[in-house]
Amino acid sequence: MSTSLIVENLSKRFGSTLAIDQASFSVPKNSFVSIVGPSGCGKSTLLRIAAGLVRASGGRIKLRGQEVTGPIRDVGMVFQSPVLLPWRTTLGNILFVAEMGGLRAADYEGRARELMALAGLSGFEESRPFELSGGMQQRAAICRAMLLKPSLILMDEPFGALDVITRERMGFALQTLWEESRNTVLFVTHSITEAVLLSDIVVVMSPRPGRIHDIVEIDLPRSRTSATLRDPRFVAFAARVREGIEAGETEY
Ligand SMILES: Nc1ncnc2c1ncn2[C@@H]1O[C@H](COP(=O)(O)OP(=O)(O)OP(=O)(O)O)[C@@H](O)[C@H]1O
Repeated sequence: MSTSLIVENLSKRFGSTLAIDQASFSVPKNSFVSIVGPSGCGKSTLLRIAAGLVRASGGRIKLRGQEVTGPIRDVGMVFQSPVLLPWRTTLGNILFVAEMGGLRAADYEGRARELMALAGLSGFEESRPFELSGGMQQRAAICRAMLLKPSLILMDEPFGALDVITRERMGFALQTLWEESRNTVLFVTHSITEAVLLSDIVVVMSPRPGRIHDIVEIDLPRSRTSATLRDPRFVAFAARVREGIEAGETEY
């Protein structure tokens, strides 16, 4: 499998704070990779460096063989807060990325409607964001990030603001969307269950300065369902990720 993104000996210093220390891992093309780790271990900073919004202090991130040195265009981003434009309809928000890219929105309307259907948003095409629940807004933001089939999607704790039950449903909705698009995804989460359920690979980071503590390949068959959560192999993967996080914590 070819590699889409390579993180090579990446370090980031903010003044006297070493946020990331010599992190290395790779993200295979068309795979779903999660980063888990305690608060402050540099997960968001790593995503910002991957998007070209922040410069590394040492090492590098390469996207399709090219070192990222400035903002990259061919990327979809999903943040904790869905940041939809309140005056636009939900469909209009999803199509906005096409317009921003100088493309004809009409050419993407069919795909936008398909993504909305997969995300359980059929019937809400003409609704404004304030008429949607938080989970629905975030599903719309994910559809928007996937619309143009970017070579990389970065997601920073996209379900962090949602309640536990909605969050679990969102995980399955994201899986459905991802299986349709097979975008390369780098996903940051605090949830071990979410990381193991969604990912091909889970990267476990230790507390600040963020170091890679473990890289766990999750070779559970897809599509994963709520039964997967009870599969002993799932439970063993989740335990290994938890051990990685806790082992890192005892170092401090
Ligand atoms: N612009 C900045 N200036 C100074 N320090 C920063 C800046 N951005 C991040 N940091 C510091 O770098 C460290 C890593 O921050 P980052 O937000 O990447 O962590 P995180 O793992 O995403 O945390 P959380 O899980 O709480 O979102 C923190 O100690 C933070 O205070």
